[in-house]
Amino acid sequence: MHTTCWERLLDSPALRLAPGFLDRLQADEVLARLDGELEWQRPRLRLYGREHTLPRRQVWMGDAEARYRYSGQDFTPEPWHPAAAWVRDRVQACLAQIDVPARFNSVLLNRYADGEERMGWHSDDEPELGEAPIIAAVSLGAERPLRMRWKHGVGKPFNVWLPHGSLLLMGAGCQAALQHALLPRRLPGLRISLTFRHVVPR
Ligand SMILES: O=C(O)CCC(=O)C(=O)O
Ligand SMILES: [Fe+2]
Repeated sequence: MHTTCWERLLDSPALRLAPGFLDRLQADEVLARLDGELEWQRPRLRLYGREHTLPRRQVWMGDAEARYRYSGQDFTPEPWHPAAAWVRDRVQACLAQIDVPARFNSVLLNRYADGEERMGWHSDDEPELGEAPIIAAVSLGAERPLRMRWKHGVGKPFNVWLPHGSLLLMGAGCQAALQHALLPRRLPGLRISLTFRHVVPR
C-alpha cells in the first residue's frame, strides 16, 4: 500500500502535514469535480447585530445525523458527493497508518475564489465536535498559508503553507491550544479546502 510522508510541525498538540497526500492528477480531478458539481453557498450571517456576507463560499456535507451549529446558524449537511466521500476514505486510511483512528461523519468545504477571500480567526471547538476534536484538512488549488496563533502563553504565530493535494492533521488538543485563520493575501487562484470533522449526533 502507498505510504504517505508526514512532516511533524508540532508534537504537543500534534500538528502534521502530508504534502503529497494526493498526487497531482488526483488533486486536479477532485478540485475540478468539486468546483463544478457542488452548489456553493455564500450564506449571510448576523454577527454582533450586523449582517455580513461570508467572504468565501461553502458547502456543508455529511451523514444525515451530523447536524451542526456554525457562526450562530444551524446547518443540515448535504449528502456526500462521491468525490468528497472518496477523499474522506483516503484520509481515514492515511490516518490509520499513523495510528490516528478517526471516523469523520461530516466535512465543511470552503471555496476561495482568490486571495481576497478568506476565513477569520477561530478554533473548531464547538460543543458538537466533542472534547478534543481531530480535524483533517485537505487543500486543493492555490497554495496559501494557514496562520496559527497560540491562545495562551508566549509562543509565536506561524504559517503552515498548504500545497495542492496536501493533508493537514490538527490532532487532539490543537483547537484548545491554537486558533487558525486563512488571511487575505495578494495571491491569485482558486483554492478549495475540505475540513473533515466528527459531529457528535444530538
Ligand atoms: O481553508 C482552510 O484551510 C481553513 C478552513 C477552516 O479553518 C475550517 O473549515 O474550519
Ligand atoms: Fe477551522
